[in-house]
Amino acid sequence: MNKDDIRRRIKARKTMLDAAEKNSAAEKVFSILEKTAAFMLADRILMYHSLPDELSTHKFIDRWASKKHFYLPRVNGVNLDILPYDETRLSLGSFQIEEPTGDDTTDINDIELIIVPAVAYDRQGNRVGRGKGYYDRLLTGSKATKIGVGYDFQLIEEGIDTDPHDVRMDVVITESHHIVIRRK
Ligand SMILES: Nc1nc2c(c(=O)[nH]1)N(C=O)[C@@H](CNc1ccc(C(=O)N[C@@H](CCC(=O)O)C(=O)O)cc1)CN2
Ligand SMILES: Nc1ncnc2c1ncn2[C@@H]1O[C@H](COP(=O)(O)OP(=O)(O)OP(=O)(O)O)[C@@H](O)[C@H]1O
Repeated sequence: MNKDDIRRRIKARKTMLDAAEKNSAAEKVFSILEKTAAFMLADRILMYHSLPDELSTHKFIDRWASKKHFYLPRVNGVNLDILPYDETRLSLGSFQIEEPTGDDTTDINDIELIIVPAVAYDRQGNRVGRGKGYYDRLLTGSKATKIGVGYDFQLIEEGIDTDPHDVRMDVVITESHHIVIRRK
């Protein structure tokens, strides 16, 4: 399925979610994530600070922020900078996302695990984002484990049409699916 069709379909489906469904989905997904070896073994983790239309990371970040070193992306032109998460040092950046302030940018190579947001995934680990290429560019240069999270309906069973620059996930987790992608 092509990326623009997927973006339209997922956008429509998201308008049908109520608050209880959003909460329950986030709890299920992050309770699966917490039990993965990748999460348990990682200390430096790049999270995302969720927008209202994304699987919420807020409770999960609160729960773990004192036990792991969390980082968040900050938009810098066409690229993403990576800075440590500190709940007292956030400000609204581009696209109305809360981003870290300050100048403590961190090398992406120091990150062990990346929790990736997306519009959709497929079972091969392919991913559709918001169409600006930020995560594709970031992930190209990283050896970290990449775990995509989302709602069940964000898993596209018929597959996603891919571009050469797309970077695949190692794992995809939704409420009812925990997919580990095998590399050739
Ligand atoms: N929570 C979160 N943080 C993130 C991302 C993300 O997808 N989610 N990003 C992932 O790249 C980067 C920021 N990039 C973004 C790019 C577009 C939009 C967005 O809201 N786009 C609108 C279209 C509006 C427009 O074109 O101006 C949309 O998708 O409806 C948000 C973030 C870094 N931080
Ligand atoms: N590694 C890269 N280097 C340069 N440009 C890139 C790279 N990856 C993606 N782009 C550009 O970014 C734009 C958006 O790509 P695409 O539609 O695949 O984004 P996406 O799947 O929504 O992912 P993202 O979440 O990263 O925005 C395209 O024009 C593409 O050429």
